[in-house]
Order: sequence, then C-alpha cells, then structure tokens
Amino acid sequence: MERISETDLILNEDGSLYHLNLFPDDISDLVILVGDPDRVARVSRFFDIIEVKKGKREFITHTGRIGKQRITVISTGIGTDNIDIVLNELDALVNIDLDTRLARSNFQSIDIIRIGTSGALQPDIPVDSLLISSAAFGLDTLMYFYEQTLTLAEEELLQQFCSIIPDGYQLNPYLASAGDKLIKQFGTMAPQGLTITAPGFYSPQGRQVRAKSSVPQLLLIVSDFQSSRGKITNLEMETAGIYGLASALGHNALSFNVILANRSTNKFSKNPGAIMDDCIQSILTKITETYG
Ligand SMILES: O=P(O)(O)O[C@H]1O[C@H](CO)[C@@H](O)[C@H]1O
Ligand SMILES: O=c1cc[nH]c(=O)[nH]1
Repeated sequence: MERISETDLILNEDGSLYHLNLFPDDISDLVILVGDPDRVARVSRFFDIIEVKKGKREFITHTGRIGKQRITVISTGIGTDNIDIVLNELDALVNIDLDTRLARSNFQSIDIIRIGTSGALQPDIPVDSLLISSAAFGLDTLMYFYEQTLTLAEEELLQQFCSIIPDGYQLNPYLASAGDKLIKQFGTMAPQGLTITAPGFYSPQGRQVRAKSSVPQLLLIVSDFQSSRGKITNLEMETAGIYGLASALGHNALSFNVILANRSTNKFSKNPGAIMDDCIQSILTKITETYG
C-alpha cells in the first residue's frame, strides 16, 4: 500500500479534510447531497437530533439522526468540479487512515443520495414533480480524468447518444448510472429518466439570454433523442459526476430531481421552496422506512 502524500490529500492544521473541514466521525455512511447550502438546514430540521454542524466555503455539513438512523447532509454548491472535491474527500473520510495516510484494508461503501433541482425536457413531465435519474450523460469533463468501466449496454447507449450530436458541437459526453442497490430501494418513488448534466446553466442548458449560443439546436436535439432506455428527461449540473465518481470509488449513488422548470412548455414552479420541502420530507420518510 502506498502512502498518500501531503499534497495529494491535503489536511487542515487541525487534521480535518481540506475543503469539507470534517473528521471521519463527523459523517454517516448515508449521505444526502444538495446543491444549495441553505438546503442543508431544510433537510436537517427534520432530524430528531443534530450532532454535527460544520462548514467551509459552500460545503456545509449537518449530521444527525432520525430514530436510530444517522444521516449526513452536505451542500456541494453548483457543478461537477465541486462534486470532484466532495466525493473524493467523503471517500477519504471513510477509506483512508488520515494519520498513516494509507488506504484502510476494510473498504467501506457509502450511500449517496442527491436531492437537487432540475429542468424537464419533455412536455409531459410536470413542473413540481419528482424524477429519478437512472443514468446521466455528462457534458462536462470530470470523468475524462478518471478510469471508468462501462457495461456493454452503457457503451451502446453512449454510442447512440454520441451519434446524434451534430459535427461542430464540440461535445464529448460520458455516461454514468445510478447505483443498483439504491435504484432497487428507492426506484419506485418517482418516474425514472435519463438526465443530462451540463457544465453550465445558460447556453450549456440551451438557454438564450444575450450571449449568442454556439449550440442553438441543443434542446431540440436532446429532447428528440430516443434510446432503448427511453428519452432524455431533464437537465441539471451534478448527477453524471456523482454517478461516475461514486462508481469509480465503489459507492452507491442515486439522484432525485425536483422539477422546477419545464423547458418545453416554458413553465417555472410558482412555489419552488414548498415543493422542495415536500420532496425532502418524502425522501426522508422513505429513508427511515428503508434503513430504520
Ligand atoms: O438545486 P441544486 O441541487 O443546486 O441543483 C440544480 O440547481 C443548480 C442550478 O440552479 C445546479 O446545481 C443544478 O444541478
Ligand atoms: O432548468 C434548470 C432548473 C434547475 N436546475 C438546473 O440546472 N436547470
């Protein structure tokens, strides 16, 4: 086993992880990821007890319990570049001895559940509904930097998707899937769909404000895509990175998308806060039924 150097895995002066500012005891093996730092407290207010409240930059962490189940909720901020930080540091907290800087011999897998917002692509997906990403195409570049193993079916799906991207679009998508275990446990809670993880909110999600888009047909092309695993249902900014890195590290991940916008009908939720709160509550209820 090789010792991990001081610049490969950086610790703060107190020995906590560089960005998350956490120690191994601060987290559960069941982790909820949210984008918005303010959403952390909106999740943890349903905990019976909060044991840990820490943070640094956009990475706010609360750990507590519902009944006997210990749960950690962490904000990632926006984008897969932050997912790189959060997933690697979470994994380090459970699978690296921070004193010896050696990987622990007893690998521990964690369950990672994203509760995020998203825009639907298909006209029949209602605003304010919940959707599970069965898999996600990453239009960002995060997983170019990690070894990925795809099943034959995943390779075929990725090929199908790549074949509809017009020449000149300079997109090189990757694909990553939800963890089988969590799909089995939570998969009936909401419709499942294929997600696009975009490296931005505006032109990378087909929005036209003032800057001219170089991919003006993006929304049309991805909404028309029909695959053996159905249509592409929604756009957001983290899921493919979470699925890709969770799988590379041996963890299970599942992404819930609270649909706030419908890009086909141009409708936006009239009550995004209340809808998110309802979704958080039903996911926490299912978590307690499943793990409790
Ligand atoms: O609501 P969150 O979890 O941040 O998720 C979505 O909202 C943000 C964009 O507004 C992106 O992070 C996107 O993935
Ligand atoms: O359209 C949307 C809505 C929420 N989050 C996104 O990334 N896109």
